[in-house]
Amino acid sequence: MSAIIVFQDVGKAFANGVQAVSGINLAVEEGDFITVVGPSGCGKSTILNMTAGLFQPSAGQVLYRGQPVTGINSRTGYMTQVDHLLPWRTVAGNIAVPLEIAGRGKKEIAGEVERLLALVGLVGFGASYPTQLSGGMRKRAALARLLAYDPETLLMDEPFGALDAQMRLTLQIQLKKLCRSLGKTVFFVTHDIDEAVALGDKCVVFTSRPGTIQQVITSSLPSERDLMTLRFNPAYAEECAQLWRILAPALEAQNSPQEA
Ligand SMILES: Nc1ncnc2c1ncn2[C@@H]1O[C@H](COP(=O)(O)OP(=O)(O)OP(=O)(O)O)[C@@H](O)[C@H]1O
Repeated sequence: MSAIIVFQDVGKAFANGVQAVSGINLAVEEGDFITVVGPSGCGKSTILNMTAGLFQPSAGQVLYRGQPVTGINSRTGYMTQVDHLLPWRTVAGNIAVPLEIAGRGKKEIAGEVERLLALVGLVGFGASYPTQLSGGMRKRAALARLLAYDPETLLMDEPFGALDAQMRLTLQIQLKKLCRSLGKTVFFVTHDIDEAVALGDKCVVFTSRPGTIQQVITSSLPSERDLMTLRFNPAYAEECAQLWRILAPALEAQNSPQEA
């Protein structure tokens, strides 16, 4: 395996004086599923944004396949809590957007859209409009649209945050399976400790702002794991507890009232 994303002494100070992250050193291997956790405002989204090239670090550099990221990184695809599906387009129409932008022919687009619908379990829903879908189905549609860009790295910022527990589990299972079969590298930000342990090959734990890497936990769970029965696995429970112990002091500090 080789590193696809490398952070070298990366810091980011915004124009308003906020130092979001500092001294970030991290290598993400190709095909890794990396989860990122940390207290609110510690710079988790900031590191995804720098990987996507939405803005540059103010110190150090982010390398993607050995090259500094200096502009929009089109090898990455972004998914956030808000799905940004176009309400006036059908599901098929939404998934087709990246293919249309790429200038593909109508027939090719239709075939590709069908393939993507099948990949995310939405066969038969291509003609539906986003408002006619459940929250989980909207996520699947957004995932299919993301995959239509064929990014090699998925940057996911709390993508399943707003879903109920069962829907979330279903999507986690599907995402993990898809990423394995398609060989995607994933950088996945979450507030949910159970989710971070369930999905990650490695979990990167951030300190409070300015965010630095407190620890990188390599999962002892097999890469191919059954998320459905994970809650009964003692190793999973222990890793959740370990992560909780690391994060608890920062979360407690965040929740305690500020002194005047
Ligand atoms: N474009 C910006 N301009 C100024 N400050 C910003 C900008 N983007 C982020 N920040 C600040 O940088 C800090 C880190 O933000 P970021 O969104 O990366 O944190 P986070 O860990 O993802 O937060 P959360 O868990 O609450 O989503 C915050 O204080 C935020 O207000």
